[in-house]
Amino acid sequence: MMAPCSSSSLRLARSSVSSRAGRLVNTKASSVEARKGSKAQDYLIHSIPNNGQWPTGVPPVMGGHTMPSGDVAPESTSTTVGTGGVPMVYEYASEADAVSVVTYAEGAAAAAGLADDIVTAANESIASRGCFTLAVSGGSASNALAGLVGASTDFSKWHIFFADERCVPLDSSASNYKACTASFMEPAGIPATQVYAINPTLDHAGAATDYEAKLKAAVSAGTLDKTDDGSMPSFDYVLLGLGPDGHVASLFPMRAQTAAKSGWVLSIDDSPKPPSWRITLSVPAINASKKVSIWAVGESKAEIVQRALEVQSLPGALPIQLVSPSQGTMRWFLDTASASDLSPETWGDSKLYPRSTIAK
Ligand SMILES: O=C1O[C@H](COP(=O)(O)O)[C@@H](O)[C@H](O)[C@H]1O
Repeated sequence: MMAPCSSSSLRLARSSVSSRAGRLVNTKASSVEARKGSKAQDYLIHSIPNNGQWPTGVPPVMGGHTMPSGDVAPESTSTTVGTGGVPMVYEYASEADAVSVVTYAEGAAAAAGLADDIVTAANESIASRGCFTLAVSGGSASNALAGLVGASTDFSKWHIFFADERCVPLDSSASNYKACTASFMEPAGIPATQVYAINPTLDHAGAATDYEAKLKAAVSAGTLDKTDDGSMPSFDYVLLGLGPDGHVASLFPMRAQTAAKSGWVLSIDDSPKPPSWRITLSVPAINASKKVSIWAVGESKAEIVQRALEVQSLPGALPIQLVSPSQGTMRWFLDTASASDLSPETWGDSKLYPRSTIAK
């Protein structure tokens, strides 16, 4: 359906990195063509194998199967994650090439690659439905968005939402809105009427209810897509940062909000990272997006990137591991520093990653 925002004359996007996920590859040489015109200096693309035994997700009761050693694995149950005691499952991506990990030589190149990726998605979306919906994060991800300024796209068709927000005044240094205004929304010329800020006068619960109503109004206006069954919004693009504890948006480890299976926008009144009052998109709302990117750049992210990508945690212990777009794609943007603890050359090794190859 073409949204009410009418389609504009489409200017060409900067060239984008193309997905080579689905197999382990080092695309250093073959990537030269793909990045002509791109600011990206260098990148390697690896993939996470999607050969799981549980295509619909890891069941809450595990074990009882024969392990490669011949022993029968003990049974274990995981149903008490989060204060609500709601079981959470890791879901493999729906398509073999749905998840990719891109490592750039350094942060500036990663920011340029991220900008390319977002602009490509924006121009495709504007061409097909007349506008583009982007949900952004704060922290280092908001700074990286400065790479969008001056890009070849029609910013008048962009609509900016927040994957999470702190319940503080919009001019507070803790406000994700303020950070994104400074880094790209104002310099890029995104119309202020198309920036969906929280109401900072409300408490956490009121702000979440109000923000969900804003999303529903955007769906009714035809700006924001929704899933086929109407149960969730479907952003064209969601950009998530990654905290050292594995949190994304304001979904923190082992919290009820992280386990929530319904609701578009949730409230937090005791965030382990200040400020304590926040709102956040839910896991189902994030996973209903057409494209999700993870921004994790710099040495301080190396440990959590390794844990998130190479260690299967108790579901919910690392919220990032619950991010798995059900219809869309997911891409990690790393630099050599944040990827320094990874061993992607081993990702196809079924003995190292028995979670995806355990015999039945
Ligand atoms: O509190 C937050 O933290 C995360 C991660 O921030 P980073 O600076 O370590 O990248 C951020 O993605 C989120 O939006 C923010 O509210």
